[in-house]
Amino acid sequence: MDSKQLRITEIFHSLQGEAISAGLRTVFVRLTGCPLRCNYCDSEYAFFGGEKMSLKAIVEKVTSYDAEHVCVTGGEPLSQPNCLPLLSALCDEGFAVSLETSGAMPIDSVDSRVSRVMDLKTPDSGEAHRNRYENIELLNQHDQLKFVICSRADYEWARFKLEEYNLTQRVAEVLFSASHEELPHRDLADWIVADRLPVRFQMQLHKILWGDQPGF
Ligand SMILES: C[S@@+](CC[C@H](N)C(=O)[O-])C[C@H]1O[C@@H](n2cnc3c(N)ncnc32)[C@H](O)[C@@H]1O
Ligand SMILES: Nc1nc2[nH]cc(C(=O)O)c2c(=O)[nH]1
Ligand code: SF4
Ligand SMILES: [Mg+2]
Repeated sequence: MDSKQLRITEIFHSLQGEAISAGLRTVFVRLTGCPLRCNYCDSEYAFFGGEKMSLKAIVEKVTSYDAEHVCVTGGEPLSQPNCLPLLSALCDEGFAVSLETSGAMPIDSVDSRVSRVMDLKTPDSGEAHRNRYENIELLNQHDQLKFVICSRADYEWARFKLEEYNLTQRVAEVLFSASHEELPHRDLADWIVADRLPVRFQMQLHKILWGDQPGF
């Protein structure tokens, strides 16, 4: 396992700010590089640079924080082939592992013990043409589907996709998040209530607590 290397932007310990396990102490492994350029991306610092680390060194560093949960994110983690063995190694160590992915790459080889949090890119992200819709059929009750919504038009689009793919039945949770600084959270909350949508509204907890900065 030591010969496998990954390019890593940061490994840090915080509270999970997003998705089902929000609020739980979690170690984050942020892989460097992403083939997408979403208009709203809050992690542009992960596009380039980073440090090469062996799989063994990553697992050791993660273990040192004594947390139950690990979130592998980026950048786009699946753009590095060694992300797959990393996910399996973390599962083997007994961590509850989640993966944040854009859904622009195939997700079929991800270890089935991992909870995949797949972001279906909306029109206003500027990257909706990168969505691999065939990934949706691979998602199951262990996974989550996220929409980051930038406008009313994005909201209408997401609501349509919800029905078109029967998403609420497919995954454990469908998450609707307002794009930070682009859409007032309150607007999204009001729309979900008015339309009685079966989704989980979410706000990025870490940004409320610590602001928009790397390492939190
Ligand atoms: C930084 S991305 C990394 C993983 C992967 N590249 C992806 O897009 O899912 C992690 C999550 O943060 C979300 N995100 C990025 N910028 C955001 C923003 N300004 N407001 C809300 N969510 C944002 C993404 O949409 C994605 O769901
Ligand atoms: N606290 C915290 N929770 C997060 N959940 C997903 C994150 C990400 O950037 O993918 C993230 C992050 O950057 N920080
Ligand atoms: S896919 Fe994720 S990391 Fe890449 S630009 Fe979009 S939000 Fe940022
Ligand atoms: Mg983040």
